[in-house]
Amino acid sequence: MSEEQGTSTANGHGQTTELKGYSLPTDVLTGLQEKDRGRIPLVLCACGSFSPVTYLHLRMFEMAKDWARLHTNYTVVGGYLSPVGDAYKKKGLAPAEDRVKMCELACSTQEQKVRFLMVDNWEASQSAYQPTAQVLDHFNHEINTVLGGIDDGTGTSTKTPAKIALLGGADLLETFTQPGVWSTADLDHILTDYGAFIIERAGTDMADALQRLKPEWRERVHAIHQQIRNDVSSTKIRDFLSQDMSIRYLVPELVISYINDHGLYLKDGANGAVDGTAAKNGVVEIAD
Ligand SMILES: Nc1ncnc2c1ncn2[C@@H]1O[C@H](COP(=O)(O)OP(=O)(O)OP(=O)(O)O)[C@@H](O)[C@H]1O
Ligand SMILES: O=C(O)c1ccc[n+]([C@@H]2O[C@H](COP(=O)([O-])O)[C@@H](O)[C@H]2O)c1
Repeated sequence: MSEEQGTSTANGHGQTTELKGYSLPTDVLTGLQEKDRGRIPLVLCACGSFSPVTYLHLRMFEMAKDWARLHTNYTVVGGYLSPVGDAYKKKGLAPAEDRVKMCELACSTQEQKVRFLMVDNWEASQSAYQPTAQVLDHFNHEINTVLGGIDDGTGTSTKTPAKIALLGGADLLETFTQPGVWSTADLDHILTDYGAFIIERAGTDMADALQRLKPEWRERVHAIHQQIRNDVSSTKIRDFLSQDMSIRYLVPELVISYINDHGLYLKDGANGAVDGTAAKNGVVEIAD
C-alpha cells in the first residue's frame, strides 16, 4: 500500500488523502490498435469488496469486453479492480491490504498476450470511505488528465479521451433504487457522465431493476446476460472456507495459497472476517 502523505482534501463528497508515491498502474493499459480505428477507448472500473476475489470477478471484464465489441462503438483498453477501503466495514471484509494483494495475484494469472486487468489501490488506501462516484472521478482524472488519454493508434503519439465506466453485477444495479443507499446526485453523475456495464446475476431480476431506474439513467446502463451462468460469490467462498471445504477452480490458485498462508476467513463461522479484521497468521477462532 502507498504511504499516506498527511495532507487531505475535501472534494465535495468526502475526504481523500493524497498518497505519497501513488501512481495509477498502467502496465497493461493498451492503446487503440489499427483494427480499432474509429472506436472509443473504454476503461472498465469494478468497485467492490473482493473479499476474496473470485474467477467471476475476472470473468465480468471478459463478458463486458465482448459485449462492448459486439454491441457498441467502444473498445476495452483496460480494466481496473478497485477494492473498497477498510472504512466500508462490511461483514466478511478482510483487511484492504490483503484484498488488494489477492486481486493483484489474481490479475497476475492473466496470459501475457491478453492482459488488460490491473488493480488500483487508491480507494483501498484511503482511511475515509470513498463513494463510487468519487472513485470514478479518480480514474477519469488519472487516465484523461494525468495520462492525457489513450494512444489513438495512428502512430503519431496522439491521445484520445477514454470513456470511463462502472462495471458490476445486477445486485449492484438493484441497490441503485434502494432507499438510502446511493445519493441521487452521485447516481446522476455516475450514470450520466460515466455509464455502467452490468452483468446479470442469479437472485436479481435485472429487467425489473432496470425498469425501476429513471429512463434517462436506464439508457446509460449496458445490461449483459451471462450466457454461461456462474453463481459464485465471495460470501459462498468464505462459507466454504469456514467449513474447510475446497474452493479450488472457483478462485485462482495463487489466491488460495495467499488465503491459506495468511489464515484469512477462518473466523466467526460462515461470514469469515468481521469489521475488517481477519483471523491472521493461522490464529483461528472458532465460532460457538
Ligand atoms: N456471480 C456473480 N455474477 C454477477 N456479478 C457478480 C458476481 N459475483 C460478484 N459480482 C459483482 O462483482 C462486483 C464486486 O463484487 P463483490 O466484491 O461485492 O463480490 P460479491 O460476491 O457480491 O461479494 P459478497 O458475497 O461478499 O457480497 C459487484 O458489483 C458484484 O455485483
Ligand atoms: O457510492 C455509493 O454511495 C455506494 C453505495 C453502495 C455501494 N457502493 C459501492 O458498491 C460496491 C459494493 O460492493 P459490495 O461488496 O458491498 O457488493 C462497493 O465498492 C461500494 O463502495 C457505493
